[in-house]
Amino acid sequence: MQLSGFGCCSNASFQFGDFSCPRSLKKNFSDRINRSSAPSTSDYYVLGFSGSFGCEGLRKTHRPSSCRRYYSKSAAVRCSVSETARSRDDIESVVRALQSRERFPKKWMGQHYMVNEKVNGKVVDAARISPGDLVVEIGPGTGALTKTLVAAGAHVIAVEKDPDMASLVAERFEGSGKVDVVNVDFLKWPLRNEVTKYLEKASLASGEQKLAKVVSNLPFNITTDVVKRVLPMGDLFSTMVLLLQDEAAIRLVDASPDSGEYRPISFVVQFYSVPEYKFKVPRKSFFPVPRVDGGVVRFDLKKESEYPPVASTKNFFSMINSAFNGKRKMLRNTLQHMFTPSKTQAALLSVGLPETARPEELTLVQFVEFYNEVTKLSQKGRERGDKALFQVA
Ligand SMILES: C[S@@+](CC[C@H](N)C(=O)[O-])C[C@H]1O[C@@H](n2cnc3c(N)ncnc32)[C@H](O)[C@@H]1O
Repeated sequence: MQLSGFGCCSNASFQFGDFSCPRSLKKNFSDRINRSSAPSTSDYYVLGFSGSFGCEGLRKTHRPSSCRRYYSKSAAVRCSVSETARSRDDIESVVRALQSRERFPKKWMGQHYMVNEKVNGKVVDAARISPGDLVVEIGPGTGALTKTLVAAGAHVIAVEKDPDMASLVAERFEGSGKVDVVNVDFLKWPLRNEVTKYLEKASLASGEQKLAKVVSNLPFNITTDVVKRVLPMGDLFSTMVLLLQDEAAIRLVDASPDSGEYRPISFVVQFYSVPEYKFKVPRKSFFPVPRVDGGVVRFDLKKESEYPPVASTKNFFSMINSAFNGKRKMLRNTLQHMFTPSKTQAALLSVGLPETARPEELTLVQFVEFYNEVTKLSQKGRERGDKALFQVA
């Protein structure tokens, strides 16, 4: 198919060459798209890509910033139809769904839709969904993963920030009785209260006490916040399966003192869960194509009785955060506002670590031992009236 100077074809090699076409041609193109009531497959591709990458004036909803980004990334623009031809139905349905709302993927909402159904199947398998499971899905988008979750027998609470996508997914599953859509930012949603209500209702109905699960093809920019928010809820959730940026996925699972990617979130993951990297997802499985590949991680959430024993998790994590404010500095210096340098040194020596230890050298177990010891020493100091030496903890 050839449209007004925009080079494109039905399914083989596909490339937008002419971005500098006159506005009148773009307008003509836009009009043709808007008029087309039942476009062919290739029209959908053209519509999708032009919307995502395209020209100002095509849609009033189009944002110049996202336009520029996709526009300038020829690799992304090239997102070849031949690559995605195998999953043509998926990309078609995503584009059709977006078209129904006159919408295009929003960069600032992390909207990279999954267009490979096999990946959704593998994500659901990784979550070991069985009939009757309650699943919180963060960001259902067009509902592609939701559909696979429902097919596996889950009841899905689909939490979507974008009102357009929320209404779209609500319509898609209307009457199924299997999907409840909540149009809210997941990070602001009262997760504990809401999920507790659902679980109570489910256990009344089935007489069975089951925990919920979180499954999501996550907007990459909220990964850390989601991990920090959900993992400490092992009393509500048994499992969380996330499709993340591949690098982030590897970092979260493999964090160790030698990895160079050691940071407070690594401790949150290890403290509250047992993570497992499941598989890589090539970037071409998304629409629009992101700059990086994805990776799927399964987190098995620990129960409180399985957490490493610390007197106060709140204080333990504030100590970790303080320590990593100066990742390469000695703990006796970075923790001065919490413990005196002499107490820090004494505690380090007492648990078999050098008094010059730096945070990037300690494992979670060593941090736990150190924290318990320094807290104990500080407590003793306090009992002796040595208040000046113990400031917080
Ligand atoms: C990567 S897309 C995934 C969409 C869909 N699940 C899929 O696999 O195709 C991320 C989705 O999360 C939504 N989203 C972004 N930020 C969110 C937030 N803070 N809370 C809930 N949903 C959010 C976006 O609107 C988008 O629909």
